Amino acid sequence: MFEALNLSCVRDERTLFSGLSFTIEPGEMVQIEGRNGAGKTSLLRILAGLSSPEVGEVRWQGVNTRRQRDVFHQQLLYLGHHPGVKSVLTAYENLAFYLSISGQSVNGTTGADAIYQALENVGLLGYEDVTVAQMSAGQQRRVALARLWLSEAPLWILDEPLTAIDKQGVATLIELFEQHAQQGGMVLLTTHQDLQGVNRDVRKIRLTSAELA
Ligand SMILES: Nc1ncnc2c1ncn2[C@@H]1O[C@H](COP(=O)(O)OP(=O)(O)OP(=O)(O)O)[C@@H](O)[C@H]1O
Repeated sequence: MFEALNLSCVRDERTLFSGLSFTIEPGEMVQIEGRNGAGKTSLLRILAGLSSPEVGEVRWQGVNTRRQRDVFHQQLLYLGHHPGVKSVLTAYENLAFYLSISGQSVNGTTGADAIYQALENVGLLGYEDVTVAQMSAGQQRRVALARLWLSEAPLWILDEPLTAIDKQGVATLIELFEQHAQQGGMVLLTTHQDLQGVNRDVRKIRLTSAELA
């Protein structure tokens, strides 16, 4: 179980949200909604442990994530606004790097097959030896998203995962999110798009601040 307890976030002396509490259970998909600047990215960064809240705490399996950073980060896949892939590495090398830091086997056919399959899933088969620096913004984003197919982490925190992705790609990703939740995973995401074609409940949490209302 993943819990946000009484979170407050202040940026530039402006309170983006306060007293925010919610729980995510295995099998749930949750969408954070809010206008531009409402604080969605700020919230996701706090939840992923990349920044601190003004007040409140985040718990994984009942324990504050700050007291078990390594354990928590093994359970988490966070994809931020920016692709977060290494531009000097090829698509294949980026995914091999991801497998190795998440403690999975890279060597041998299993690791290689998984990487090729992930690249195929994001429409990048044939680009495995192209460095990320030579790719378009959408392709770079797809390399980052390919990690979702390689992830064994139960908790996915995804900031605008559907941005710069074409219609077919969006449908494929939504199917993957559903499959992850179906298998007992948790998906927490922001998107300004309607999640069309989702066959399960998506719980919505709306961020509204006094200044934006
Ligand atoms: N590190 C920071 N220092 C100061 N202000 C920040 C910082 N990060 C975010 N902000 C401010 O906090 C507010 C919320 O930003 P955030 O990126 O969380 O919003 P968002 O809801 O994700 O917006 P969008 O939908 O446009 O992506 C903005 O006014 C932004 O300028």
